[in-house]
Amino acid sequence: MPGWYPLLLRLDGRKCVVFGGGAVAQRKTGGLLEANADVHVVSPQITPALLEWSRLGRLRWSEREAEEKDMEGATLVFAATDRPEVNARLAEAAAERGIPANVADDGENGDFIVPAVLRRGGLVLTASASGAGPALPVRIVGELAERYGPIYNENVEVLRTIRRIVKAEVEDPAERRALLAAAVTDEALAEWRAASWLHDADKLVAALRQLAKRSERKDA
Ligand SMILES: C[C@@]1(CC(=O)O)C2=NC(=C\c3[nH]c(c(CCC(=O)O)c3CC(=O)O)Cc3[nH]c(c(CC(=O)O)c3CCC(=O)O)/C=C3\N/C(=C\2)[C@@H](CCC(=O)O)[C@]3(C)CC(=O)O)/[C@H]1CCC(=O)O
Ligand SMILES: NC(=O)c1ccc[n+]([C@@H]2O[C@H](COP(=O)([O-])OP(=O)(O)OC[C@H]3O[C@@H](n4cnc5c(N)ncnc54)[C@H](O)[C@@H]3O)[C@@H](O)[C@H]2O)c1
Repeated sequence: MPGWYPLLLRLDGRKCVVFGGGAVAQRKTGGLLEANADVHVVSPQITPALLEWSRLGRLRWSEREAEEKDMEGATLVFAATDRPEVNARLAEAAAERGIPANVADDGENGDFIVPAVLRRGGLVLTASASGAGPALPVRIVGELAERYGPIYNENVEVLRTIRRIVKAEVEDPAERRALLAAAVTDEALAEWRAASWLHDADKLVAALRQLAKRSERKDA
């Protein structure tokens, strides 16, 4: 099994080429658009949803078969046609150009695979079976969606503010770590959502110290 390395890739405005226009191409394109990528779809036929995105100017569509020159300047390539030999040739051409390729019909031989994803604002939860297939990751992400509901959409921005203040106000690294850990319990997150005084550094640090003390007591 390959040694897959998980990461979050910045794709804003970067060219990503999707070869093929079926269900798989549509799903990969949807994920790329969520990441604000500059998506170029190359396929003689595309699904109604892809056509709609094309009409809305959310992607570029070349209505023809794949050509190697389509990948010039691309950050990622998705070989998602229904012809394995075409996908394999495209992956090879991408490799010659040093562009990582995802291969729809032979995922484990591509340079990267796409995990199942749940987005809650800036919180990104993913699961993968390292190419063994999507069934288990999709089940797990479904369970995470129930545990981490839409209320989590709001948390990441708040935590960014809290971290900035804690970094500025608290020097001791161990205390910082304890305060930031105390800031992300469900109890704390609910408090931040209700609080209008988060930017008041003194008040925030005092509240965090109290939360940290409480969780210390619970652990004892
Ligand atoms: C998570 C998700 C992300 C996404 O695609 O965005 C994803 N597949 C999803 C859906 C899906 N995939 C398949 C079906 C049909 C039902 C079934 O067979 O189960 C459905 C359902 C549907 O289509 O509705 C079949 C399938 N998948 C792959 C192959 C080829 C092969 O085995 O290599 C075949 C057989 C094709 C054939 O029979 O020829 C390959 C891959 N699919 C992966 C990811 C990567 C491994 C993930 C991992 O192991 O962690 C990997 C290796 C490469 C990649 O695609 O990156 C997305 C779920 C989105 C969601 O619902 O949330
Ligand atoms: N990775 C995954 O998640 C996953 C899931 C299901 C299936 N698959 C595999 O991916 C393949 C594609 O699945 P699909 O459901 O999207 O298929 P599909 O048949 O719906 O779509 C195939 C698309 O490829 C286009 N195409 C064909 N030849 C082309 C060429 N030379 N250049 C550019 N485009 C070309 C067709 O016009 C069509 O739009 C399947 O054959 C299957 O092996 C992968």
